[in-house]
Amino acid sequence: MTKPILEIKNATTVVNKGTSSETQILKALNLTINEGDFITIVGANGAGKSTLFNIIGGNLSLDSGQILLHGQDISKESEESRTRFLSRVFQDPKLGTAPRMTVAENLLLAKKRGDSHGLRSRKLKQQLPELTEFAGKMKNGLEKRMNTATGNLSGGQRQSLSFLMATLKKPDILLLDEHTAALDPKTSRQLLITTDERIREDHLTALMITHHLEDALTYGNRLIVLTDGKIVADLTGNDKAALTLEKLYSYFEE
Ligand SMILES: Nc1ncnc2c1ncn2[C@@H]1O[C@H](COP(=O)(O)OP(=O)(O)OP(=O)(O)O)[C@@H](O)[C@H]1O
Repeated sequence: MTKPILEIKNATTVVNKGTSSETQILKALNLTINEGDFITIVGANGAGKSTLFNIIGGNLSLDSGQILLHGQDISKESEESRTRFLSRVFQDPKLGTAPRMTVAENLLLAKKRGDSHGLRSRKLKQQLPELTEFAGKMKNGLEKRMNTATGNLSGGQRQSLSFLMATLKKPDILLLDEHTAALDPKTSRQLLITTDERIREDHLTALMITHHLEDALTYGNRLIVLTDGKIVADLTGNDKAALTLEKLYSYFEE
C-alpha cells in the first residue's frame, strides 16, 4: 500500500504581481508524492520545474492551494523549517558545500545539522572512519580526499559530496535539481548511477529534474512531464516502462 508523504493540492503561483509582467507559473498543480517514489521530471525551459521545487522547499510561497506533509498543512512554513524533512542538490557544484572546509569537515557539518554542538576536532577524529566509509559509497575516490579543502576537488567529486551531505540524514524528500547537468558525460553518468544506488539502498523518496530524456526513462519508478505550469503526464509501472523516447519527445512538440 503506497503511503503519501507530500501532497500538493491546486498549487498556484503568481510572480510580478500587480505589474504588467504578472505571470501565473504553476496552474492549479496537483501532485501526490508517495513513500519510496523516485520521480524524474522533464519539461521545456520555463515550464515550472524549478518553481515546483521552490514551492516544496518554501523558497516561493503559494498564491493558492496547499502543501501537506504526512497530512499536515505546511504551506506557510518557512524555508528553514522545511529543512527538517527536505534536502536539495543544485546544478552548481559550488552550492551545498563550504569551499574552505575539508571533505571530512563538510560531512561532519551535514551530520551535525540541527545539533546545538558545534564542530570539534576531537569529534572529527572520532567520526573520521564512519565519514570515510560514507564517502566511499560514491565510488569516485572521495574517501581518499577527506582532508582536502572542498574548493580543490573536481566538479564531480564536489557534486558527489553535495549529494552525500544532502542524504546523510536521510531526508523524507530529496530534490535533485539537474544535479549532474554541469558535469562531463562520464562523470555525470557515474554520479547518476551512484544516485540511483543510494536512493534504492537508503529507501529515499526523490524527485529529479533532468533535460536528458533517456535518463528520465532509465531512472526512477515514475515520470512526470510538466508543460506550462501543469502536469500533463504522470506515468508509473507498465506505463512508464512502455514509454518510448519518441513518445516522450512528442510532449515537447505539442
Ligand atoms: N521569482 C520569479 N520571478 C519572476 N519570474 C519567475 C520567478 N521564478 C520563475 N519565474 C519564471 O517562471 C517561469 C518558470 O520558471 P522555472 O525556473 O520554474 O522553469 P523551469 O521549468 O525550471 O525551466 P528551466 O528548464 O529553464 O530551468 C520562467 O519563465 C521564469 O522566468
